[in-house]
Amino acid sequence: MTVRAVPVVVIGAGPTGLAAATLLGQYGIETLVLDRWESVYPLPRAVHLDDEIYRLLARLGVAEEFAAISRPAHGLRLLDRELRVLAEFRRGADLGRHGHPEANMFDQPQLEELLRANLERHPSVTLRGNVEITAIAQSDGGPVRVRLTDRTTGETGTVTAGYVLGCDGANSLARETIGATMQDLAFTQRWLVVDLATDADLAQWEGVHQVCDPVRAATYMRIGERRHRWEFQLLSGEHADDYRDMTSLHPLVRPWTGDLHAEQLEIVRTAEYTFRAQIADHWRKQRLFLLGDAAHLTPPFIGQGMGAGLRDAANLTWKLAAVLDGRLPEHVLDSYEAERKPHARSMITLAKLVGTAMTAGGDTGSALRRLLAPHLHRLPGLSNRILDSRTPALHRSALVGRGRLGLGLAGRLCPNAPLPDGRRFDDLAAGRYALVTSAAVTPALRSEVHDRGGVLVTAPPGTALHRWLRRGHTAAALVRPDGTVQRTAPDPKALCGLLPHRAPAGVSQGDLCQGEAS
Ligand SMILES: O=C(O)/C=C/c1cccc(O)c1
Repeated sequence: MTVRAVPVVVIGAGPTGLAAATLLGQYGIETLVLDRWESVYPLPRAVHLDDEIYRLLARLGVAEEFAAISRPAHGLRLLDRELRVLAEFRRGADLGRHGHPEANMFDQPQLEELLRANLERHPSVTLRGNVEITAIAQSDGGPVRVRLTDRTTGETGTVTAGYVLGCDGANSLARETIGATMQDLAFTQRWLVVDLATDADLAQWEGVHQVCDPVRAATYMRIGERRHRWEFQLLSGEHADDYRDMTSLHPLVRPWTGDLHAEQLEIVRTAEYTFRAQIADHWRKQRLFLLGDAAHLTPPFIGQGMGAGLRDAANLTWKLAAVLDGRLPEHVLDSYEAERKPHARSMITLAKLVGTAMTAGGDTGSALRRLLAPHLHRLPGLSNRILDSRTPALHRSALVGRGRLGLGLAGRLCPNAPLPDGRRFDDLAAGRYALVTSAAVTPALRSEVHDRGGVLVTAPPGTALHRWLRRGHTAAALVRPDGTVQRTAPDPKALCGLLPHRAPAGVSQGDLCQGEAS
């Protein structure tokens, strides 16, 4: 097998790997994606993404296609075992802070199909399926060598890569290679996941139903025109095999399917999952990075598993592109783990909290839930994520700076706000650095931002961005290509110098992957 050397190899063509490869393709970085399967893995898995992730899908170029295969959901309800509402957290279907509905249901294989089709628009990216990665090796400072075997012909070969992104899932070889271990965050539960299809109208509230029941907690949500997802906590001694047909499943789903006969319900998939909370102790060694399930695993109770991997991809790829182009120094790549790990950990903690609220405490727990549910919005973390659907700010790093008054807007996403000309912020920023300011702008500042490959976004009074800056007690914000605020300042001129320079002549991605292919 003859294989060439490439600047970046992405291992794994799930949503994380496909997102990473698409973003690298948008920067024109030559990228090889390697996957075990020839085509999309057909079984349903993730079913929900939020408006931050929808915004990222728009950046990938698939917002319209995603709208056609998804349905906005109304939010999250905590219910007691009689399905009485204990608490409700509404999500807007209108275009909020990020310009998209706040909760969206979909079928993962359909999303992967459209991400794969979209990848073909990027000539610098090649996707190669049906290959088994057998070894990954890196010597100090040198390129990474990826050994692979064609699963059909048995032919073997080696790819030499400047950087490798390990998007290779929970049983990651990339993780093993860098000697990382998963830290257990103390949550393990066995659940039955059931996907059914029906032409009948179940006439249920179209959001996520979380049944709090220490005996058998459950989740229900409609995920498509005909498709519905249930999850049931398995009792000790029970297995998915006990629920392979509609006769055994019917008693579980009847609270939602009511008078429907078993014949009106078609089983798409039943599977047993062990929900875990884990995070890798380190996410990088030299030129090899971990992303997605290779770096973190979360219970699904706030629907944030897949989104975490896409956030990883968005965080790392623009930095990698800038390093490969010589616009940023290599050490900024350490900011990937510094920023993403605490964020992933805090989302996992929140998922655990919801899971525990659903399952803990016996009858006393149920009584407590009834008492406490109306006050849940007062819990820190819950109030941000569950109530107003914001995720935490990124921690301080080489690329998230602290201003005089603390972090302020830094580390938060700039809203994808409407602009006076009818476009939105992301249309204008388009994957570049943006300097957003409500202060007066000189032609010299404008041309310096432009010369450095960035875009200047003015925020006149009365606009959403003006209000956002004012709430953040600042007049200027430097927004990174992934939409995160790097730093704020009262004077935009103070931020301009932080924009990376264009690549100096002679420095190119090729310099980082000199090595022979075999
Ligand atoms: O908080 C939300 O809007 C959605 C939560 C969610 C989504 C999917 C699956 C879940 O168990 C929860």
